[in-house]
Amino acid sequence: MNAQQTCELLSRRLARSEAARKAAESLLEQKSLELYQANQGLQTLNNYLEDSEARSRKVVELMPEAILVYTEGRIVYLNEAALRLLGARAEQLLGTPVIERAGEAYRQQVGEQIQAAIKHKITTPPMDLRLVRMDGSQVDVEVTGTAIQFDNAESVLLVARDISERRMHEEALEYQASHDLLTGLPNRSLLHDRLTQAISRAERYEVRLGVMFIDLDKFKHINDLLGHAAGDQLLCAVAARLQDCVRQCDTVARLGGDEFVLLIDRISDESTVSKLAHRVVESLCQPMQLAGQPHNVTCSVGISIYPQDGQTPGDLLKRADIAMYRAKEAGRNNYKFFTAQMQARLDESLGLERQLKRALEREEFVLYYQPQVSLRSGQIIGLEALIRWQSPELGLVPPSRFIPVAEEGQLILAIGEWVLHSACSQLKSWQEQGLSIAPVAVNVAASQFTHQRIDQLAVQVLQSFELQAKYLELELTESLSMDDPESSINWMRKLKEIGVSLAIDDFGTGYSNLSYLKRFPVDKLKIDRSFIQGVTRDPQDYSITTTIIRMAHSLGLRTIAEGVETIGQLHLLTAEGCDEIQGYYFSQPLPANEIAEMLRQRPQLELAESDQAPYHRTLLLIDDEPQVLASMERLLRGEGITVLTADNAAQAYEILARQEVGVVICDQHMPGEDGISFFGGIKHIYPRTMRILITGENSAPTLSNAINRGEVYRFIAKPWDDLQVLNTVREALHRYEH
Ligand SMILES: Nc1nc2c(ncn2[C@@H]2O[C@H](COP(=O)(O)O[C@H]3[C@@H](O)[C@H](n4cnc5c(=O)[nH]c(N)nc54)O[C@@H]3COP(=O)(O)O)[C@@H](O)[C@H]2O)c(=O)[nH]1
Repeated sequence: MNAQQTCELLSRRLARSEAARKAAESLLEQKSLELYQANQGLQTLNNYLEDSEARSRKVVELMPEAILVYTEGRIVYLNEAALRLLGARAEQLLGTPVIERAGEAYRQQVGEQIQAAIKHKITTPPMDLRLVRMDGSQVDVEVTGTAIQFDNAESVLLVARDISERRMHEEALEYQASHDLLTGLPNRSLLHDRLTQAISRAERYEVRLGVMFIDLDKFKHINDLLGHAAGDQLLCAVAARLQDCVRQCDTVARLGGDEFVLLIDRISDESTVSKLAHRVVESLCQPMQLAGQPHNVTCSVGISIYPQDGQTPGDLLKRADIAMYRAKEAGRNNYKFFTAQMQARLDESLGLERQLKRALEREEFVLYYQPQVSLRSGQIIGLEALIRWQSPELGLVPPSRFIPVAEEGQLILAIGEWVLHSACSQLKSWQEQGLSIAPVAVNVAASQFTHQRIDQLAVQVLQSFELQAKYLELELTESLSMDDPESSINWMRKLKEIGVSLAIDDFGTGYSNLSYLKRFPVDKLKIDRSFIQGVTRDPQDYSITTTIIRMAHSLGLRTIAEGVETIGQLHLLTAEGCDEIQGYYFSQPLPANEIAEMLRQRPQLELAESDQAPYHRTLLLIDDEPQVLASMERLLRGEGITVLTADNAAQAYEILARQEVGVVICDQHMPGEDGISFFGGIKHIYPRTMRILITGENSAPTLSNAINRGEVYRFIAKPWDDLQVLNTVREALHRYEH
């Protein structure tokens, strides 16, 4: 190859490499541009991503929910809300163990749930727990946990919401549902829970526990007398006193009204409970300041013991309640333990109540009627309707056996209605037979007033038999009238407006308050049989009877003595001005057909005045030895004295009631009642009588005491000196008559 060729070759190569260089340069330029453009894109993307993360962070920062992230158990992130919730700055919490922020009680549960969430890559269901704030206080939150990647690490994101307000409302509701708002004590529902827990503990540890049912006596009186504010004040004071009586571990609950229950946990023996019951009764009966005045309040307490008296809260409460009723029956202001006999009595009552319901359906009740007689005319002026149960199995059952049971349940309402209806129906029938009818008195039970419109019932029954209201008398017991005097007055007025008469039954056995009695629009007081039985011999019965008669008359009311059985009672009651009598002396309660016969016959009571001989130097001799009576009678013959004799005190009482007697000579030794005791009684009933005792023990201190008390005027020592006897009798008669 020549030089030219070489030159051409070189020049072509050069040209080619130039072209290649240019091409390379152009490619480089193009690639640079592309890279630049890609870079620009990346830059934009980067900017965008950075903006997005900042936005996301901003959103997370501003979220109202507290957000907390932890990695390997340590806090790595908290938002503002979390810091506020925990009362901390970020540097105080970052890096610290997250578990320290959960309340002790929740740590295990929270730990387990979050582990499960991480494992299954899920979000936990919301959990309620308490977070511990930086100052140690706790805050109620609802938390969810989610497993996430945070800074390339397996982490957990917690979202917490403050639920303190919701919890406060829940707690308030819970408190209201479980506490008595007046006293702040646990209520029936909480007591039931505590009792259930206490029973299972007692069962596990084989210990006993006691349930004490406390009911205030006559709380209604306080409420009515002093108003509801004072009643509330009393209940709060009782709650405080009860709490003072028990230990911390015991529960004092209020069931409502005036009913409280003590749950006494883990008792060693019954004497512990007795002591506590005693303390409760003592503590409550200390005077309480109510409406600025001291008041005495008492309570009745019934006690049941787990396990012997019941194994469920219901049984223990029921049995303590039964025992409490027995404590009330036993006179209130005391306590009683539940016994099997109480349960038996209750079961019997329930059985009887069922039988009574059947008896009403099968029309097994009948009315008997007992005449009431005027002590002025001796005529029958009324009848009392008295129910009997003609049971095919039990025979004729007296009301005392079933009325209290009927009163305990509400069966008395139906029975009372039946009695009213039957009595009016009977009256109408007698009227239609042309008999001269007398008003019929019907007994009204307490609940007939509280649960029945007795006035409307009376009107309706009278109308249905076209009977005038004057033929109906209603007997209300004294305790019923005094239980709620204001409401009783209301009822009585309504009944009087109808035109029926009203009597207060069993008068003297309740606690009549004279100021109320004056306002009761009643027509008569029925003096209770228990006083009439003792009226001729018991100074107290005599004095109660005569006081009732005088008081009734001063209020313009009539009196009727019930249960008059003897002529002596009749005479004494007549002498004391009683208006009417009712009792076996005149007639037992009789079936309607026998009463109809009586109304036809119109029997007349032989009045006391016709029997009473005028006083004439009368002496009564009492000795159980007929020879003594005979020789004394002989001795007094020729003295112009009427000598009456009796061989025991009971006979002597009858004679004294019927007859005016100036001098009584009585032997100290008599069967039944001795001479000194007999004189002690008649001194109060017949204070003017001259009382001479015949005795063989003239130096006995009982004799000198009786003389000092004025019960014995003189004594005659055995064997007696006739002249001394005559002188003593003459002197005594002289003193009596002048
Ligand atoms: N709510 C209602 N209570 C009623 C009704 N019927 C009766 N009763 C009450 O039951 C109690 C007992 O009554 P009863 O067994 O009928 O006894 C009455 C008389 O038989 C008895 N009595 C009458 N005279 C004498 C007597 O001389 N001696 C004596 N030992 N007992 C006598 O007294 C009872 C009359 O009592 P009272 O009603 O208090 O006047 C009794 O409490 C009845 O009230 C009824 O329908 N409803």
